[in-house]
Amino acid sequence: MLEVNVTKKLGTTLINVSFEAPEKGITVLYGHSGAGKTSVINMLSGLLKPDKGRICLNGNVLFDSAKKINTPVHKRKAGYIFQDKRLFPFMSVRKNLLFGRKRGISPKVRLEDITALLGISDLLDRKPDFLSGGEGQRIAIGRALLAEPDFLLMDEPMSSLDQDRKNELIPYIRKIPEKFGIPVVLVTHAYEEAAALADHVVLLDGGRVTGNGKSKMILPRINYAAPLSPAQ
Ligand SMILES: Nc1ncnc2c1ncn2[C@@H]1O[C@H](COP(=O)(O)OP(=O)(O)OP(=O)(O)O)[C@@H](O)[C@H]1O
Repeated sequence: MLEVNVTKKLGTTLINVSFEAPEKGITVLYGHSGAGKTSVINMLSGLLKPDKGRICLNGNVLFDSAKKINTPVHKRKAGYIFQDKRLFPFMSVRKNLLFGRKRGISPKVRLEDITALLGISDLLDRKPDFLSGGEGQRIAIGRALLAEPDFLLMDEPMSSLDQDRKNELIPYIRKIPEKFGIPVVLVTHAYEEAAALADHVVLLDGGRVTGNGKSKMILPRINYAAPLSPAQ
């Protein structure tokens, strides 16, 4: 179980978010631009410190202002996938993938298993400049998984891809929670992405939670009660 109860003042915006999400499956944080999605995911990773509150993953307290606990970023064991793939251009795909490996610890996740899972076995000797956007994001996901995270955070991972590349990436993201037994928290403002990926949805609006539950309960409400503009 992921338990989040945080407040954070950012300029004139107050983020005041409280929700629980299951430890299994993909939880989508969904909302308009400016709703607070990235701020929340940054508080989960430790990149942004809440003013007050508590964040707990499977009984492991990551942040608790009352108890003065603030687990540093590198100890939270979060895998982070950004909008752009952020690979090292001068390194081969293989070196990029192995970059986050902890030395001296025998790995539980094997490179071959990751490359097979993500369909990137034939790309290992290429440089990132010679990959499609979708391939690049799969490498970024592989790199995060090889670091053996306790949870995976994805901030608009498909926003820079065209529709065909999005459709290509979706099945790979869907496989992650089951294969690795880790929760995935994914930010999007695109309804189709939420519909294709979410097991659980947290609706955000103006820094607050306006809905939280299984995707089949929440997604119909997005369609009718809180549509995003067609341009989004
Ligand atoms: N460092 C900051 N200083 C002041 N205001 C900030 C800061 N960071 C974020 N904000 C404001 O907080 C609000 C939430 O921002 P956030 O980036 O979390 O929203 P979002 O839902 O991820 O939006 P988007 O989909 O556009 O990325 C916005 O109004 C933003 O302008």
